Amino acid sequence: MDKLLIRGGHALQGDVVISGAKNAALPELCAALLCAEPVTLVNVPRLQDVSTTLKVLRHLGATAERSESRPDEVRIDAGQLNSTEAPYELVRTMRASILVLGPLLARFGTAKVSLPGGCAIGSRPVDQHIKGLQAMGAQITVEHGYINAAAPAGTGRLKGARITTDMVTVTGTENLMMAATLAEGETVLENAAQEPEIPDLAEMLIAMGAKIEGHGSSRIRIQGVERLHSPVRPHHIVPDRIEAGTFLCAVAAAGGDVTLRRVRADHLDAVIDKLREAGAVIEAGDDWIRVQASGRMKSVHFRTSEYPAFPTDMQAQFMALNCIAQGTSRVTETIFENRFMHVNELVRLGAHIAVDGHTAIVEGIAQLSGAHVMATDLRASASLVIAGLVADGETVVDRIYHLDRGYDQMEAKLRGLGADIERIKG
Ligand SMILES: CC(=O)N[C@H]1[C@@H](OP(=O)(O)OP(=O)(O)OC[C@H]2O[C@@H](n3ccc(=O)[nH]c3=O)[C@H](O)[C@@H]2O)O[C@H](CO)[C@@H](O)[C@@H]1O
Ligand SMILES: C=C(OP(=O)(O)O)C(=O)O
Repeated sequence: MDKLLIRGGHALQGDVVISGAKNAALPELCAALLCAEPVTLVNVPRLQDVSTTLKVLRHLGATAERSESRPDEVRIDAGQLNSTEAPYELVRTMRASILVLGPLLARFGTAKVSLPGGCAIGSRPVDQHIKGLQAMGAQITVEHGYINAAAPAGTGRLKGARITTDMVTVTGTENLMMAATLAEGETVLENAAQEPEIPDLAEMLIAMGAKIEGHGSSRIRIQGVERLHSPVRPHHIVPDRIEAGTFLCAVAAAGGDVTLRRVRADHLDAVIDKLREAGAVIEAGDDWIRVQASGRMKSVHFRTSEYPAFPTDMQAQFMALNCIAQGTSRVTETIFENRFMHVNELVRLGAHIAVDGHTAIVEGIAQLSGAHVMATDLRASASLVIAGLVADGETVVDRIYHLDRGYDQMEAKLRGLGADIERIKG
């Protein structure tokens, strides 16, 4: 199992290019299943979840390859599939594999998808995906760990429906939006998620011939069509706002002057506001963000919530910053019931944190001290890397397969900014 060895205490300087968003790439790769013509995506990040999704697509019988001349380009051809089953062995490491359910069911009238594996951050049920597809006429049973779904007999086509999910769900909205593109008639998704990855997916589907309105708001209307086609041009994946936010927090913690390139500042308003409140100096243009930080930041309270509020996927990284800031902060997690797994590991680095239900009280201290710590999930890993960048001495972050699931060459990018960080193969 690979580890990261970090020697803290180096300020970060220079430029870093932000990759395409994991959370847009995953549904968009699955969206290629909706049509019989090839689909090309560009700005595809190089990370484990993308490789896993490509494996799932190949298992179904699609061709799904990265371009040899352009590594950020992936071409998928789902013209001929030989299976509509996504097995547990492929699905267990990645919850987002549930995103093949809507497209397979909508195009082929049948799908068998393993329930995604358990995850450290919460129980993460998929009942809303199932409820929405049932409202569209699907017959669904869940047995032996699999979701078995069939479109209504007769037409073999899902029917448009008005669907109000019990809570705002990102992949739920994506699955139902994809399914609705090929359903008979109109679907209205109420209480839809508004995260930037959803309008990005909608724009891709529209370029494939789908009829969608209202994406980016809480009510999305989809008029089903009989078939979709290749997008008119390769779809360019939106920049990864969480990767960008992670680098912003790293600079605010370690100090320095860094410009992020190929990024959308307007997708990070809540995080940028909090970083400014903490004392970082941030300027932004159309596709860049510059962050400057020196000395200790001030602790800031924050509470995670659905977009456009502060993202749960940035909670752990910002908490690492609060650990070494001046003052005491309250960090409240409202999306996942168990997303404080990084707390114990940050405490191993000397942080003063007490958890009370959904709130962590973080008392900032002047200096963390390097130690051997364990990554427990994707963003927890990123928070430990940030802590390692500022801790004195050496920090070893173990089990970084979690980090590799969702970050594109994080340690190489940090090294490019002057961090002393290396991967130990093992
Ligand atoms: C691949 C991807 O895009 N992952 C993101 C997506 O995950 P994901 O789409 O899995 O997260 P959801 O938005 O669905 O989850 C929000 C909340 O709703 C609950 N819920 C969700 C669906 C359902 O059927 N039943 C149910 O109870 C979840 O347990 C959670 O408490 O959004 C999360 C919230 O922004 C992010 O942290 C993840 O990075
Ligand atoms: C929780 C995350 O991802 P996933 O939904 O793929 O587990 C994340 O990106 O922080």
